[in-house]
Amino acid sequence: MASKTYRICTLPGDGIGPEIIAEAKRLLEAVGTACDVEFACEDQLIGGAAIDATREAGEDVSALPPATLAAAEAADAVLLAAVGGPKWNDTRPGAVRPEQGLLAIRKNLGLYLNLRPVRVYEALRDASPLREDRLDGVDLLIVRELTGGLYFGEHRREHGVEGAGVAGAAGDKAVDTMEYSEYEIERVIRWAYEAAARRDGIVTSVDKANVLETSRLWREVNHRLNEEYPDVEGEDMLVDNCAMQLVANPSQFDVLVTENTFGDILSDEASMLTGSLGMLASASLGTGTALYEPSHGSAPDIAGKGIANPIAQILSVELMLRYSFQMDDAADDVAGAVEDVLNAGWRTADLADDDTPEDKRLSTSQMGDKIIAAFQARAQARA
Ligand SMILES: NC(=O)C1=CN([C@@H]2O[C@H](COP(=O)(O)OP(=O)(O)OC[C@H]3O[C@@H](n4cnc5c(N)ncnc54)[C@H](O)[C@@H]3O)[C@@H](O)[C@H]2O)C=CC1
Ligand SMILES: CC(C)CC(=O)C(=O)O
Ligand SMILES: [Mg+2]
Repeated sequence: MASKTYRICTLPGDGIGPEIIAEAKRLLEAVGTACDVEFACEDQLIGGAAIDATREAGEDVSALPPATLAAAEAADAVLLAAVGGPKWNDTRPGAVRPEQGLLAIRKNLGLYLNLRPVRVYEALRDASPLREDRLDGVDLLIVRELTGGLYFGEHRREHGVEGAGVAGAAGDKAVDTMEYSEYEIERVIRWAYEAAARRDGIVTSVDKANVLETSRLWREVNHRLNEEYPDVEGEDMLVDNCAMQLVANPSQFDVLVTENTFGDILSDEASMLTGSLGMLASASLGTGTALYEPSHGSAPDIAGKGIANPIAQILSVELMLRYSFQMDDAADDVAGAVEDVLNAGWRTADLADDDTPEDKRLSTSQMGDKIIAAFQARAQARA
């Protein structure tokens, strides 16, 4: 009998979701055995899988059924894979989309803060499309606001609007609104300053203050907080420049803080510093149960083939051990295990190139096996 039990609400979702979360669950079992802790995982439905199940059961069609939200609220942590796919790309008015489940769980759990650490692994320097010397000294933390801005504004379509069509005819008009309160901005930027004070002491606040009012408020808050943290160097950067700087000179960044949409886009871009989107984990923190998920989506193009990279999902477990359970040694061993496996030359398809030998190429579950074995070796050496 383990000394402690943690309840994990696991959300496989769609596409490659079930394949990658299976590896994370196996790793959690190994961590539990090594640390005398039980991780009681309970699968729940979200996204397209939830839409299908609720429709088949004749219930209200939902991408986040009430039972899933209740289980997430009651759990000690949530581990999510990804949602979405072409099957549910219904653009008709009122159609339920898988992504609504993701946004709803973030909002309902009060997860306003999304952390996306971007680490460059020595062994993967040649997997990045960037010139290797550009990767020297890269170690950045993207802090993304997660429950405000465009994704949570009003979304509306108007039909038959005078002059909105081609050549002055009547046509459709679409509206998405972006709103931010000072309070929503402050809690995220403050977290960034606190994190920077424990890291290299630089906060880059990314906005579009030359155009957007929400960005001008964002910038004012940044300046105010910068005065509260004299030991942290605070700067502003316009988002278009930042997108360029991330590939031209990525090592200048320490903590990069930005609003929801900019953070979504910049983090996918930054993932290529690591070599693959399949490497980027994330932690979503706030007032309710914390949620951990890869930064990528459900990758429908490779779903069901057993070739997805499970590392972003596995590193999400690392973040869970650190932030939710203060199991820093186990978290270090998970991170170290990933590094050991990459150093030994093992590669999933997204990380491989023409020089990767056939016998070093791994499927999703084989990569899971290697990381679990490396974790067990590290945990044993520590015991
Ligand atoms: N958090 C979530 O659940 C997210 C869901 N989505 C949804 O996912 C669906 C697909 O979106 P896409 O634009 O294709 O983005 P995506 O992130 O799913 O895939 C982009 C590209 O990266 C590759 N990729 C992603 N994860 C990978 C992994 N672990 N291993 C190897 N390759 C990987 C994919 O094969 C694809 O070529 C959409 O329905 C979208 O809305 C997108 C982003 C986040
Ligand atoms: C699917 C979106 C709602 C979310 C997204 O792309 C992300 O969180 O990275
Ligand atoms: Mg995204």
